[in-house]
Amino acid sequence: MTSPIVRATSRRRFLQYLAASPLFTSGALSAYGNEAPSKLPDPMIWAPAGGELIDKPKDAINVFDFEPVARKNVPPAHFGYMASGLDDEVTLRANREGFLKFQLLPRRLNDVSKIDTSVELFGTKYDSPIFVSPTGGNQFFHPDGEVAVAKAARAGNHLQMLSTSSNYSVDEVTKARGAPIWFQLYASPQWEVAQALIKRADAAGCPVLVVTTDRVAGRNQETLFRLMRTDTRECSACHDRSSFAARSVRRHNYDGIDLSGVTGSGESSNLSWDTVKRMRDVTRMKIVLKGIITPMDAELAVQNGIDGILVSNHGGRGEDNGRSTIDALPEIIAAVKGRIPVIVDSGFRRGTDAVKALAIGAQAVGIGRPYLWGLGAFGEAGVERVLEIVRTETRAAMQQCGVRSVKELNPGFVRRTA
Ligand SMILES: Cc1cc2nc3c(=O)[nH]c(=O)nc-3n(C[C@H](O)[C@H](O)[C@H](O)COP(=O)(O)O)c2cc1C
Ligand SMILES: O=C(O)C(=O)c1ccccc1
Repeated sequence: MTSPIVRATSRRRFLQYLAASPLFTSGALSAYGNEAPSKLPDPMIWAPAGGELIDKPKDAINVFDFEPVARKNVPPAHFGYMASGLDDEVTLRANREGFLKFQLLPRRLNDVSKIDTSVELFGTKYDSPIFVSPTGGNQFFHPDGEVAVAKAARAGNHLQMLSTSSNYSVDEVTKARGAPIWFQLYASPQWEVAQALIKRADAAGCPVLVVTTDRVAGRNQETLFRLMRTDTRECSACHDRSSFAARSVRRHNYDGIDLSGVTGSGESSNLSWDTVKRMRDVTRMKIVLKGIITPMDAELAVQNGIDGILVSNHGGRGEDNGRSTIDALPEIIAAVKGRIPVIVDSGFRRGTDAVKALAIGAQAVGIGRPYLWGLGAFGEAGVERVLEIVRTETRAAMQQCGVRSVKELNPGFVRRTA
């Protein structure tokens, strides 16, 4: 373990390094400006740097320790794809800063020597309320990609969601996880493609279809685009140039569909409540809408027979100048009134972050980038350690609050200050 003095020194050195780096001087990461972070340290400059990089997963003190190691290992454009928010990255920062508005109200003198951190979602029990949010292209970070993530999720019995844009197929990942996974759907603008993917997920035994609703336009991922300028590799092996829909269908081994004429990118601008109704008609899988961020849409989801909501702003990658998900959560919980489960992601890094959301009323909490840092840093072992850290912190935060199960958490354990 590094001493606090070494950490402080290395952090100062890293700040100096960043200030001098082309990242700052070229205006990349512009939202962070050339000044020291305000309230919360930026995730990119929180962990020790340089000589203090951890060299094995077990040395990590928190999940941020994996980020600079991933940054060192992963080619710049691939790192930029992961780290990027969009535009000024206001939503990205809001996700972390949002947690500061909520304070814990712990209760004392409850025996918490034995606690149960498990949750049940649609009849399946998971040992932890932390789930793996879907992220595309995990081989950009490690050759074992989503299979490594699945094995790590299996070790802690976490729910895993698999992206439409994964590098491994839904069958391969289900096998590695050793239990059914949830399939995230990017509904292609072509209904036949969406339908083919739904059938594929159904056949792979996925109990839940997670329909992503918050990516309907192109986006300006500035951090990605700037890091691409420093990354001159010929990258066609990682970036299959065929259409998004064709890639997705091929990846999940669906060979029963004619792909000629299938074009377009992942953004389906034509996605509507009608599309979701059509999905409802062709599958028995539960449908969870990912990207709901207002109580109005939460109410519409219930009215449209949706089975669950994943409150998300896509980790600050949907639209800029949005609010944090922890900010949106109380209104959404109030609108849903327990009629369907509500789960949440975006910006969760600490056990206390998770406990705040669980107390407000979410049934589970997803993480995205932290497990990708683990993957990029050390492959499967890195993901496993990231999940272990978040699990351990969540367990400790529950104990400190005086609760013995996730069900015992309620809004009385958290206070909104702003
Ligand atoms: C590199 C990357 C790729 C992602 N790919 C997808 C995707 O394919 N489908 C999707 O619904 N969400 C995707 N997301 C969003 C995540 O599911 C999740 O909402 C987000 O990462 C949570 O925020 P966090 O990274 O701050 O934990 C992606 C996020 C990242 C960082
Ligand atoms: O980058 C993303 O956030 C994302 O959702 C995505 C979309 C298409 C392919 C891979 C990931």
